[in-house]
Amino acid sequence: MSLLTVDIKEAGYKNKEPAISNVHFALEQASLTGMIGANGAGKSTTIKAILGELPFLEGTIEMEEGTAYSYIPERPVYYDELTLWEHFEFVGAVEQLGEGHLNYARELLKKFRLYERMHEFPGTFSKGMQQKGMIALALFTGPRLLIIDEPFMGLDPSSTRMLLELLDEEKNKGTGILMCTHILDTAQRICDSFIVIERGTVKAAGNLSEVLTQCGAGDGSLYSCITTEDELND
Ligand SMILES: Nc1ncnc2c1ncn2[C@@H]1O[C@H](COP(=O)(O)OP(=O)(O)OP(=O)(O)O)[C@@H](O)[C@H]1O
Repeated sequence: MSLLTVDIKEAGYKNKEPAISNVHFALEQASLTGMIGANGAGKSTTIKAILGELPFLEGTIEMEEGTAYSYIPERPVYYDELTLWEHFEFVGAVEQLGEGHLNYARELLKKFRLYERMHEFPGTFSKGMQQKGMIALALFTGPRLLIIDEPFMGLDPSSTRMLLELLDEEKNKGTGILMCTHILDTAQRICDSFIVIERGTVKAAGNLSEVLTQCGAGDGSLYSCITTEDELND
C-alpha cells in the first residue's frame, strides 16, 4: 500500500460546487512529488482535501496506518501567546515526543539561524524567519509524510539551500513528500515525480519525461506544462 492514496471524485468549499475533480494519485515513501499548476488551478484545495479541511469531498483519502504527517502551510500560522520555542514544547507535549526530538528542533533552529531568537514571539519575526520556524516545527516531529505548500517563498539563498538539503535528508530517511511550488526550475531538478493540476483536475502525472510528453512540452521544460487561466480563455 502507498503512504498516501488520493482518490478525489469531487471536492470543494460548498456542497455540490466542486473546485477540484478527478484528482487521483499515490505518494510513495522516500519520494518527492511536485504538485504544479497556475494560480487558482487547485493545488492548495487538493492539499486541503488531503488534510480533511474541505466541507465537501466525494472520494477517499487513505494514509498508510499509523502514518505521522506534518503540513507546512503557504502562510505561517502561530499562536500569538507562545514564543517560538514554546511552540516546540507545546507540540512535543501534545505528541508525547522525547528529548531527542527537542534536540533535533534545537539543531534545526541553529541551522536556520533562529536559535538566538527562539524565546521571542514569532509574530515579531520577518516573513522568512516565520517560514523557517514553520519548517522546523514540521520536521522536528519526525513525520513519515510531509505536505508542503510553496516552501521557498521568502527564504534567502542560504535558507533555500538549507531547505533543499533538509528535503533530501527527509527523503533519505524514507519520508514521502508532497510539495506545491511555482519554482519550476528547482522542482524540475529535485522532484522524482510531478502532478500537473489545471482547472481543478490532473492534466499530467508521472516522472519528468512522462509529464513533459503528456503536456507536449517539446522544449523539455516544466514551464511549458503550465497554462494560465488567461491563456486557457484565449
Ligand atoms: N476558501 C475558499 N473558498 C471558496 N473558494 C476557494 C477558496 N480557496 C480557494 N478557492 C477556489 O478554489 C480554486 C482553486 O484554488 P486553489 O487555492 O486551490 O489554487 P492554487 O492552485 O493553490 O493557486 P495558487 O498557486 O494561487 O496558490 C480557485 O477557483 C479558488 O478561487
